[in-house]
Amino acid sequence: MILEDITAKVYIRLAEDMEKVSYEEIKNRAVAMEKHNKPSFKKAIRQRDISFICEVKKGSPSRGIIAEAFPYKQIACDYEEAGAAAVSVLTERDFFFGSLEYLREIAAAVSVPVLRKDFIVEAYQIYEAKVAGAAAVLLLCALLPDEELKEFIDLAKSLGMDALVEAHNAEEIRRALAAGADIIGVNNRNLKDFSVSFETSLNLRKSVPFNIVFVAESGIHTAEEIERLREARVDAVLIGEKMMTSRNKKAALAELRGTDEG
Ligand SMILES: O=P(O)(O)OC[C@@H](O)[C@@H](O)c1c[nH]c2ccccc12
Repeated sequence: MILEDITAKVYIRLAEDMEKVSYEEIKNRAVAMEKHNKPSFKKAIRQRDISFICEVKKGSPSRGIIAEAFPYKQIACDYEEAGAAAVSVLTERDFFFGSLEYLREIAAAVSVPVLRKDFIVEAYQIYEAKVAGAAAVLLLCALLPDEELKEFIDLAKSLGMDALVEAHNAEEIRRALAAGADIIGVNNRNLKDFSVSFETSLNLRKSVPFNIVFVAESGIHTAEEIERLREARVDAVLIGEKMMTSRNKKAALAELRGTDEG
């Protein structure tokens, strides 16, 4: 239900944006850009040890405002300094209190690749992400029919970006693989009712071949959880709330990683 509410609003915003910058214009701008303006997202999150994608997230529909004070650029720089392999920026405005402007500024400020986290339903948003400096976009299986999923993965790649394709069950993983996804994120949060189960990503790890990059997303808070994911050969984790509510990002990441020297 909530997913439909979000996308309804996304379409309204999209129409507003397209009034200001036309489809042709955003496309031309994106295509004119250098293809690889950042280190590759995929490469960055596939290191020897488990990688951390830390999310800049002011709030969410399930949690409300997570961070009252929101110095987003500083937060992203702190993530980078703490050793995050990549930064995820929520750009959805109405339910997650995000903005593409945050991404633009963050991408200019950090040297790690930046992921656009939004509800992408149109190619327009992929061009926008490129123009704003994103190295990757999130695509949701729950939102996109097979053909579009494939089309959007290919479009992102043609622009020199990666696509993190999000799935929540075995059927969505099958669809992601069939569409050509090479990075699959399993969301522990069910976007239909917002329930979170850490086991979801662990249980679905075996449904994704090891040549595909596997990301565990949402509801990850402890070093023990990271250790279990590491043992299951999860390549990367996507962490929002835990990092946003930790004052000392360096210490928080060190603790999660299990090196605890921060
Ligand atoms: O704050 P958390 O529980 O650590 O979750 C982060 C991230 O996984 C979550 O923000 C997310 C994952 N997939 C999404 C899709 C849309 C919006 C948000 C998300």
